[in-house]
Amino acid sequence: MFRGLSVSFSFSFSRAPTLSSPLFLHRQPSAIPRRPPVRRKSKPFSSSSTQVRCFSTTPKMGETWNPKPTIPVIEKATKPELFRALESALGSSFSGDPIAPPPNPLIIVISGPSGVGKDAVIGKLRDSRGENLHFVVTATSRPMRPGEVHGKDYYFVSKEEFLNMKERNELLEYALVYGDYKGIPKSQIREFMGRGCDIVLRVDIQGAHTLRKKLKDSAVFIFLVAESETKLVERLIGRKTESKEDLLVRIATAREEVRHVKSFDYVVVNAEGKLDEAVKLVESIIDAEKARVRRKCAAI
Ligand SMILES: Nc1ncnc2c1ncn2[C@@H]1O[C@H](COP(=O)(O)OP(=O)(O)OP(=O)(O)O)[C@@H](O)[C@H]1O
Repeated sequence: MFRGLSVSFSFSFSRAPTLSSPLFLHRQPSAIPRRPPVRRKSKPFSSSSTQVRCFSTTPKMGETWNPKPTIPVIEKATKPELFRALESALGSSFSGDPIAPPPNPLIIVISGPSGVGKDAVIGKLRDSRGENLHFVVTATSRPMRPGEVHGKDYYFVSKEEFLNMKERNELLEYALVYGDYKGIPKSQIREFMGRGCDIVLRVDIQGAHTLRKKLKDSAVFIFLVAESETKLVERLIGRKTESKEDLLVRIATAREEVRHVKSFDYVVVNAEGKLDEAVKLVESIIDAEKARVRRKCAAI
């Protein structure tokens, strides 16, 4: 596309004009190029940095005469003039469309031993990411703990109700954890991914294994750990929600679970008193994963 005012035409000479040459400074009002002048013997092209060679070659016998527009002198031209001249030189106008397509919604699987701080991390993530991130509320047959809210922390259902959901194939994954069922309802994932939200799934190690088999690399798997076994035990004791028998089972299980860290994509240390740092790291992982060029779209 040619825009006469901003583009001038010039042709190959045996001697190239300098930036101060009238050819560069003069804008021809018409888009009709003039014939090049007759070749004369003159000095060879100088390599001086003040000289710019940006001409089409003169046509040879039988060739179509197709002169290329030159770019106006940068110091003298206005931004729009330069813009249009560049468009003309490239033969098409610039597009204002986004260069990168919007990222697909991401599924983030957060797992780790009991008491490591999964709920604490996810709670803060939800605060910082707002509606862009949907935490899938797990259905569970375990009794509600003090302070927990039905529909916010878990969907508390009876064992019978849970098994019906499983029969109807409504769960992406389910497991029997410490005598209670926990499962992820598929409908929530579909609904919120459809709205463009990222999805957070909170599962135990067993659940993470099942999800890895189903989702493969279409989801990001993050493993949370405490800085040491001692700190994990202190945290579990401090929560005061488990009986001594429960504590024993959870701690013994945690010992076994940390061995599975290798099957995750990332490990994040949630150190004592450093919850915010752990959340920040999880956020960085999400940001980086959303900027990935290639990722399979999760099929739920
Ligand atoms: N970085 C931290 N520093 C100190 N205390 C923490 C930290 N992170 C979490 N906690 C506390 O540790 C306890 C266990 O955390 P949380 O309930 O989030 O663990 P969880 O991994 O979700 O456990 P479970 O799988 O058994 O439900 C809670 O009392 C929580 O407030």
